[in-house]
Amino acid sequence: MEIVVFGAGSLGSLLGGLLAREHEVTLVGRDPHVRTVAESGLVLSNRVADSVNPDATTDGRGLDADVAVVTVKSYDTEQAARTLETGSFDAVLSLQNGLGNEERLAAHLDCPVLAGTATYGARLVDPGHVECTGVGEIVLGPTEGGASTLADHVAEAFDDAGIRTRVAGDMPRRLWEKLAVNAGINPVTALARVRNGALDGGPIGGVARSAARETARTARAEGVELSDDAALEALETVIETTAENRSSMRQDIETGRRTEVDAVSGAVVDRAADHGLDVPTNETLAGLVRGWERSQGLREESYQ
Ligand SMILES: NC(=O)C1=CN([C@@H]2O[C@H](COP(=O)(O)OP(=O)(O)OC[C@H]3O[C@@H](n4cnc5c(N)ncnc54)[C@H](OP(=O)(O)O)[C@@H]3O)[C@@H](O)[C@H]2O)C=CC1
Ligand SMILES: CC(C)(CO)C(=O)C(=O)O
Repeated sequence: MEIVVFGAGSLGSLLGGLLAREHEVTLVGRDPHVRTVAESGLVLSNRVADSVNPDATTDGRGLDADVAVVTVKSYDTEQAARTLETGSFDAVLSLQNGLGNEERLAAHLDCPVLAGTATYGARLVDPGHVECTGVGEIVLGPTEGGASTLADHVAEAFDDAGIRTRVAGDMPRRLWEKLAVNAGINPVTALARVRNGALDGGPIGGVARSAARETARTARAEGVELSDDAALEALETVIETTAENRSSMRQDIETGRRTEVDAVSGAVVDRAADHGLDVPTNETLAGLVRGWERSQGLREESYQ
């Protein structure tokens, strides 16, 4: 299978590297990482160790492949979609966190857009070197839910490359469940500078649970059946299984990078407002993280 991985940073380089073991892969990313991969190959380390030689480019325009896997941060999805629009793909798969990525991709692309969640942990250590910090799984399926032979075909390609992958017919619920987990863990660990496991109790855990419950209620207002109990169970499970993790939002804040707060807490606030729902915990967390981003000059616009 010919696969383009658009956004070869941490997650994209790990999954693209694994896929390169079985398929023709082109990574689309930035120099010096791309230049190093093109010249010397890509090293995978830690929980998965290998050396592979995918193609790599900084120019994602005009590419042609069976599947494009999108792994840019959610705030880059629009520009990624406009670039992918210049190419030709049988399917596009988003493995990003946050809400709205699939809709933004579908607005620009004629091919089917599959939704996916990734619980692998990845960190780009150096140009040409990505480490797998946690072996998880990929769950993918049609964005709107239901069965899909295309999803089966893409999942088979991932599985053939040794990536634990499942097809699901309820991606709308799974995306909201992952959003509840991220809304609970990411901004709280980022602002308190604690590892995910610190949320397993006490007042800080209560903030995370409140954010997750608000997300579940918003999901139901959107017509997605996600109970408070299911959201809280997913939150507790991830807190336990990623206890030693620094969440991606904490890593972004500690490295002075823009976060995905708009696609996480901000998305809950926006969707809740569409239904006249108050989500004070998510609103507060979004305001605090956005305030930090503005203090760092990472947000041009005013409060919003
Ligand atoms: N890392 C992880 O363990 C996990 C990440 N995720 C999710 O996956 C997504 C990606 O996360 P992560 O890999 O950590 O993010 P990274 O920032 O490490 O990777 C994204 C990469 O895409 C690059 N990029 C963006 N636009 C373009 C473009 N037009 N052309 C070429 N390169 C481009 C970025 O470069 P630049 O920054 O210079 O623009 C960056 O190198 C996020 O939604 C995240 O929440 C989900 C589960 C686990
Ligand atoms: C699941 C979790 C919270 C793991 O850290 C994650 O997806 C992230 O950090 O963005």
